[in-house]
Amino acid sequence: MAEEERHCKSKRKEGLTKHRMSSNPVILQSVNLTKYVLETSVYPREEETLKELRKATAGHPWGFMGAAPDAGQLMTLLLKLLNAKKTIEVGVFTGYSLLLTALTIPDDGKIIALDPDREAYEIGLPFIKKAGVEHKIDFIESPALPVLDKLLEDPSNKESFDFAFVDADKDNYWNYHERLLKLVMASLSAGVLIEHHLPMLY
Ligand SMILES: C[S@@+](CC[C@H](N)C(=O)[O-])C[C@H]1O[C@@H](n2cnc3c(N)ncnc32)[C@H](O)[C@@H]1O
Repeated sequence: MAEEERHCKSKRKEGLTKHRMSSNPVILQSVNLTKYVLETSVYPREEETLKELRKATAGHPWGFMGAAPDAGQLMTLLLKLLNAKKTIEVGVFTGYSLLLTALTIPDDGKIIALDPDREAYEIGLPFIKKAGVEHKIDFIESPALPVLDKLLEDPSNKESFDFAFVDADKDNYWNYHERLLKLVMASLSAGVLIEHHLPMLY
């Protein structure tokens, strides 16, 4: 199957998964309760450029793929607890999780961000620039696997990342898992690997 075709197939699958997620709340089993939590706790804490990026993404035909702000705030908490400085993200889309990571890590922190879809990244880029965090981001327009393999060829990259976030094509999660485990620090207190929506595989 051609790479582009595979990419589209993965996007359609992503869409179905997210649609199921949004119509079937998993943790809070009530739409009204979810709305209440978002309005009283999550949105008031959401940084302004993140809010703007989320609203710009809502107009995109695949806008539902954007990371949810409540999940984002949990991720911010983990990044802070770890004092994460060097991170890697697989699956950027318009960059909600990327921007929140860039806002959270220190000024000299670095994020390697991998996605074959530059067009979507460019929707979020003005908000990344407005937030003044573009210098922390190395966006690589590519499917993630070859880049992860390339990173692993250099021994200095092994166990050098504090944090990895995967939110991409589910068929490759095991491949990402194997490689990222080698790139993220071995100690549980030093490194975290998060695989978004992993349970939806089963
Ligand atoms: C659910 S979206 C990511 C959402 C994003 N984390 C956010 O905060 O809005 C999934 C992304 O995975 C990307 N993707 C699909 N196949 C990929 C691959 N092989 N390598 C890297 N990214 C891929 C898609 O282009 C899409 O942008």
